[in-house]
Amino acid sequence: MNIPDTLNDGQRKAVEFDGEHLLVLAGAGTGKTKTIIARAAYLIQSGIDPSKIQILTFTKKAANEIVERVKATLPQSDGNSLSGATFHSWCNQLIVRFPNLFGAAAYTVIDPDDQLSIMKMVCGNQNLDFGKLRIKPQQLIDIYSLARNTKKSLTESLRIKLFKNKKDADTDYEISTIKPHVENILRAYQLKKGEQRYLDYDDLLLVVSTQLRTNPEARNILSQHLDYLLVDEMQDTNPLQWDLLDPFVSICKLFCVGDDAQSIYSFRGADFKNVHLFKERVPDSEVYKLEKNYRSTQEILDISNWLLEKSPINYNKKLQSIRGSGELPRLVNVSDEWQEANWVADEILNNFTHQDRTFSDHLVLARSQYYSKSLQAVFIRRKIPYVTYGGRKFMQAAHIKDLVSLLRIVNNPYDEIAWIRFLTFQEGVGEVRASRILQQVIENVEKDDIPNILQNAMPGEDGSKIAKLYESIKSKSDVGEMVDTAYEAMSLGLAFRYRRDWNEKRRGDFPVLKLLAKSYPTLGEFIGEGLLDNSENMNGMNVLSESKLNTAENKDHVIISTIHSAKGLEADVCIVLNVSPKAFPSAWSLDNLAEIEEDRRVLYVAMTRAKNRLILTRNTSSISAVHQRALPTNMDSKTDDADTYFLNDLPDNLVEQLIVEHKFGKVNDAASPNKIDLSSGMDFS
Ligand SMILES: Nc1ncnc2c1ncn2[C@@H]1O[C@H](COP(=O)(O)OP(=O)(O)OP(=O)(O)O)[C@@H](O)[C@H]1O
Repeated sequence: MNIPDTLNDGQRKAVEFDGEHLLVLAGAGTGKTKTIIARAAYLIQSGIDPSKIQILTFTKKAANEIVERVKATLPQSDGNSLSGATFHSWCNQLIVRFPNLFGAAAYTVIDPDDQLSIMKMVCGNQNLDFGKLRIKPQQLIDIYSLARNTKKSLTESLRIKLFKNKKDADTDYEISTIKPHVENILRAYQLKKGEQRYLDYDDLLLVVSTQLRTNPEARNILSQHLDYLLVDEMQDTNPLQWDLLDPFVSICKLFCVGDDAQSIYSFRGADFKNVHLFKERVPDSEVYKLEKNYRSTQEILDISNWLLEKSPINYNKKLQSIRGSGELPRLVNVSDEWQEANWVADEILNNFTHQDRTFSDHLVLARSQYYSKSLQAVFIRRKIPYVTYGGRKFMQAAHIKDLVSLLRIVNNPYDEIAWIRFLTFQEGVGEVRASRILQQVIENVEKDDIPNILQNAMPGEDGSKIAKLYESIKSKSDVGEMVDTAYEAMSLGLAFRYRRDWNEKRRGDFPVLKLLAKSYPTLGEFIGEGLLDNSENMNGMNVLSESKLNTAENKDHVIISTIHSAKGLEADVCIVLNVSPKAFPSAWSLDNLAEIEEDRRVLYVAMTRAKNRLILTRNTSSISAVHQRALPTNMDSKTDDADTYFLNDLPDNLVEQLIVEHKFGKVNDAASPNKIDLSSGMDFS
């Protein structure tokens, strides 16, 4: 058997594990991803049918990468049927593949934007209840989702989301007053989803896990199709995901990897104690540890270890580098984000020109994609190619949603959100008229076919044009052709609606959409999966990169990523932006210890991405804003005494500090001021 000889003993032992269920609990850069890849390859080489191995990860990007790397280690085509997916997209696939078993085949998957639209509709209909609350529709969705993901009661979810988890008599009273109204709205929301055959993301997991827990036939059927479940980033599973995994303990063998110090999804209900309780929850299971870090030099690990040691949580983790010593991490003090952006651009260009580094040796991390906007502007001006990870995704862009709305009503004629979007896209159809047409559709959909209904609801040429279009798309079997037909009919309207940046930004997305559509066998799968995948990358080409300089020929680019999207990534040079007070921890987290500690782990994930050079930038204006004083020029003294700022007390020997000065170029001005004439330049005749 061809097990890579680059595995160390601990990794090899995990790869060859012969028992029932295993958790590999290990720190950053210790080879968890490498191990999960080697495990999949090992199983396939041992004769396990690849289609009976499912890899589960938190992003589609990670799933693709793992599957590709497994295939690369196997002889040609051996791993072709190996599948990797996110929890959501896997459940969606199961629902589509076993339509009777899960009973949700005719449903449409809705994304968070759609969820919000429905909630707004419901709040409008439940005016009495909604009027009694001072809660926004988005907050109602967050409460609903928290309750389902964490399996907490509505009372507890309200307490967490609206009252900062306060447990006193006043809060109890307030919760008891609003709860009945929230309950009414949430029940109405559930009803609406059912009527219009919508599944939100959480429903996908719930539909599958409920069947598996309650129906022995479901367990029996799935056990015929699955032997091994390989789960990445186990520390980020929440109670709902655990509910999904739990029945598989009796169906197949679990192989999970995770790191409690990298748990950064508690806002989605993740509970990193899940990994701590693995042995108790899973019978016949074992937990292995990996100790050595292969990614980073020791100085990078020293500052990461220091950060973790400052936590009140005991992670019992001290990363030790196999690679030995290297550069000291740098802490770069800047006075605003433009200066920061220019400094980063200088650093990257210098590395590129003088240090034989490529652009893709650089990973720039920020808490939010929004924060990196100035950096992106500077990169464009200074011709540094880049791609962005995280942030708004392809299928959520407005022009794509417009076109997909037509495909959605063909797929599910009960889909009110798509109807309204598509109808209001038509010239001369406003929301009121669209609602009227929709009303007729809903009333007649059971007894008549859609083209007829449309012609009755929209007499004249418009109605028959849309009816024909509907029919024409429905008659196609190839999903790519459906996109083509929809685009042909809608391109003029789209070009007009988005005329400001149609040619530069949007038009080029439609061939990509077609390509994406072609890879799905049915329209339903395209809509469901496409929405979930939010394809960021296709054929190695970044779909919605904001950089014009990232052409197909130019594969060398800096990656700008949110920290959350950077899990599992690594780079020679890693630059973490804005490690400033109020940002680490975030000003929003200050009165909640759990959130502060989550922010600490976010920074830990960011730091441990670096292989050779770690650079943290810090905005000194926020330091003076916190303390009403300037940054001391003497770097030996403490730069900040706010209690919570993570870099408080950072020992001098762990970083090299730099202060970036404002650069004012030297000019030769006149020796003395001339007179100015403000009356010049105006002709009053
Ligand atoms: N036994 C090994 N020999 C050589 N290199 C290794 C070994 N194990 C891991 N590495 C290298 O170390 C780096 C980190 O490995 P990997 O990404 O698998 O770690 P990880 O535990 O998944 O990290 P993280 O949780 O921080 O994302 C990779 O570049 C990988 O190739």
